[in-house]
Amino acid sequence: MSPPVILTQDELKKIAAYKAVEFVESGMVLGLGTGSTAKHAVDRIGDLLRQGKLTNIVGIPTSKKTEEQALSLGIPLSDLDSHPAIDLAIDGADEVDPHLNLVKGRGGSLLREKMVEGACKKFVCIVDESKLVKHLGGSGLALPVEVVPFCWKFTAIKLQNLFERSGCVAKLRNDCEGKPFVTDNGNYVVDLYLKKDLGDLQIASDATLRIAGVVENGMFLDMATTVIVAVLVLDYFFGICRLIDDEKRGLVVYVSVSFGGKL
Ligand SMILES: O=C(CO)[C@H](O)[C@H](O)COP(=O)(O)O
Repeated sequence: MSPPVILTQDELKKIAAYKAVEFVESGMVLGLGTGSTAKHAVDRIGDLLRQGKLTNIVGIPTSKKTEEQALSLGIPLSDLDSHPAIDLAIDGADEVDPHLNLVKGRGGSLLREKMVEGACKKFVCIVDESKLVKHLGGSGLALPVEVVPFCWKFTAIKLQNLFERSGCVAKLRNDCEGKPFVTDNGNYVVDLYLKKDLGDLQIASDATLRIAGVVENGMFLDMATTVIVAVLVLDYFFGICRLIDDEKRGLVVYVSVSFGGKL
């Protein structure tokens, strides 16, 4: 038997993405997510369209970047104004808690993602196992909040004070040139770093939205209908991939095992 191949994080993302695209049917209106995991799903949808295995698809992109990718693949696009009801959205996440609540927006597209994914009948979230957390904010990484540029410091301080009991530190996100990161909607992102959990997530989310200057937060509560988690488990006795968890809670754990063959 050849030695097991340890898959990279990107390969795990691709496995989750390809699995999610199995939910896609011809004729669907699809929410197209943003990020390195969602990119694999969009690529796959493009491939299936080119091969004629999917037809009559309309994509609603969640960012300018995804829009460019989808157009380059020949995926017909539209928007929420023309298609207010979306059949299925596929998107990644930064964190997933045990109740399938998500943190999204480390890629900066949280507002459009929340609008599109809030309008869909089914939202399949795709992640590798590194995104699983006990509570949102628990990875020690950012909980993004989109804010208007006007007096952003004022808004950031309000956010930090709001979550003072969770040890919150609010920081303006910068781009790679050290300038404020600007979203597709012309706004800024304030990243919240938390030391303790937020308590009731709905209360926390609602409280951020009551601060004038906040446009949207990256808490996606009770929105994902299915989460596909690609997990690397080396198992000498079973095949390349198998489902190990039930779909009742909407959580699908997708186990990948490779023995040298290409996935
Ligand atoms: O919310 C997002 C973008 O706003 C992404 O879905 C999230 O950041 C996950 O990204 P990746 O798939 O690259 O890990």
